[in-house]
Amino acid sequence: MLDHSLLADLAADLPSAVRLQRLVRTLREGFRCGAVCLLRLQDDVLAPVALDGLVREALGRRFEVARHPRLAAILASRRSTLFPPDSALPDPYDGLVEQQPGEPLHVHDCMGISLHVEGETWGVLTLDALSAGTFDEAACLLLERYALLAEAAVRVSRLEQEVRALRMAHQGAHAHAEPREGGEILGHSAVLQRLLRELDVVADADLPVLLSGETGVGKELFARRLHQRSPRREQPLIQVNCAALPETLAESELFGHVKGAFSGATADRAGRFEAADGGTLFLDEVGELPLAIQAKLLRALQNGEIQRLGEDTPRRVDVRIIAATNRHLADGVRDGHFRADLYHRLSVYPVAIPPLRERDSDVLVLAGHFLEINRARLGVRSLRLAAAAEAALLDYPWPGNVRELEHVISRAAIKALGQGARRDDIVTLVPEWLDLPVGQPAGAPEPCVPEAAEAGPTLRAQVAEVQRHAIRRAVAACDGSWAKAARSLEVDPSNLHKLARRLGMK
Ligand SMILES: Nc1ncnc2c1ncn2[C@@H]1O[C@H](COP(=O)(O)OP(=O)(O)OP(=O)(O)O)[C@@H](O)[C@H]1O
Repeated sequence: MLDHSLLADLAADLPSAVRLQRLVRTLREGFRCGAVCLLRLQDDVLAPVALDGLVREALGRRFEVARHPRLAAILASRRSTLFPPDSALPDPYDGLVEQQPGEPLHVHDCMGISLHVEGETWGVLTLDALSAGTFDEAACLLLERYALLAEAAVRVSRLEQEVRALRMAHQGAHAHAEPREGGEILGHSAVLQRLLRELDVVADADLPVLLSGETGVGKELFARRLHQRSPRREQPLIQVNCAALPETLAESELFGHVKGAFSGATADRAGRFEAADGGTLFLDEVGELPLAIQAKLLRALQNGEIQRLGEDTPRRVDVRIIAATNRHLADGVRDGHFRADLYHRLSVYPVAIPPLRERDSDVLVLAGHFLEINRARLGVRSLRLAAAAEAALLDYPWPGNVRELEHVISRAAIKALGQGARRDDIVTLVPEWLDLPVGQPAGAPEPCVPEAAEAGPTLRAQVAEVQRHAIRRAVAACDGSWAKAARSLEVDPSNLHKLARRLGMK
């Protein structure tokens, strides 16, 4: 039965993410176990790419092989490795296996096997069971057999991705490998995935890009990705925080100076433009740039030339500009704080980064990432979210976006330890420790709960907000499946799609 399902999927025409998801689901059903996870190895870190039976936030976890002896043992062998209930090695998924209320939190049996594709170690497949004795020698042998089919599925999915990339290249858009430095942009929501695809195309185009979005949405990460996927990626990426530039020093910082240009200028010094020559200059919080400097920046962009302070001869520079702002720059233009001509130069390709509350269940994936960071930092065996805490995270409108989420998780982990949780326990974070403001938090750009909508201008706007809220929750709770969400909301799927479009959610 298991052979049949795996082989049928192998022959089917499936998108690569669906293929891998079906693989883990089929294996879980076939082995009748609690969880199966497929993890990809990159730079000594294992990242889950598909899972079934683990909490959804586990997709955001990153497991450093050196810190997880079970994963290291699996990787070290080509045969399957079995960890019995009394194994002394800590379990990387402690507390991450989905359980029914009242079930014990401990996983009993685990086994895993390394996967090898095209002569290289690709990653690992892990299986977890909640009852002891689920896996035995026979199961280990069976896993070795199915690992071959898993490797074939991974290879097919990789080939499919390559074909897609070649098709894109053919259409004029090159696809590059994952950036090797800079933070990974985590999230599985359709809106984020669409944005990343758009960024990959614009990365190649060498146009100035203006990234806009609320504070903490990750504009810096997006700017890094643009640079890393552009033809300039071997050249420097220089970042300037315009809000931190005092007016008196801004010109020298950006364009450099010669010795004696002002008191304290004891030697010639190149500015950030020259440092970025051939590469990218990232102007963060560009809306804060003093007006006097805006004029000089405009000249540099128009002529491709800069002048060091105190020097007469201009110097040519070849720099791509990526600017970011969390203000509406067009408003700045309207009220005279930002030059219209500079705004038009910078915003040749504007990219709006959506706030976290519009990214479905990305909040849980990101929470998983921050839980893992805190688990390692605090030396805790396992950090997980209680179901009520997950619901609270999904409910909250996140005015401070990903940065706020990062702080909330760090604070909650420390609180948990402060309240007596032991490092060698599975620490389950409850909503009280998240300490999320109730109702509408100050500064949140849109209301998200019915009470908060009291401030809304019309009944229609309030009803629309309640509908958006209900749909977002249902889709997130159904792992992004609109069909399932429609069923849980007891509406027809096509009506749900229509309503979501009318509410501006699609
Ligand atoms: N999709 C993401 N995946 C992983 N980490 C993220 C993601 N988005 C943001 N972060 C993290 O959230 C934090 C805030 O991101 P960042 O500083 O890029 O925000 P920003 O939009 O530039 O904010 P501001 O406008 O306040 O400068 C960083 O620690 C960043 O690594």
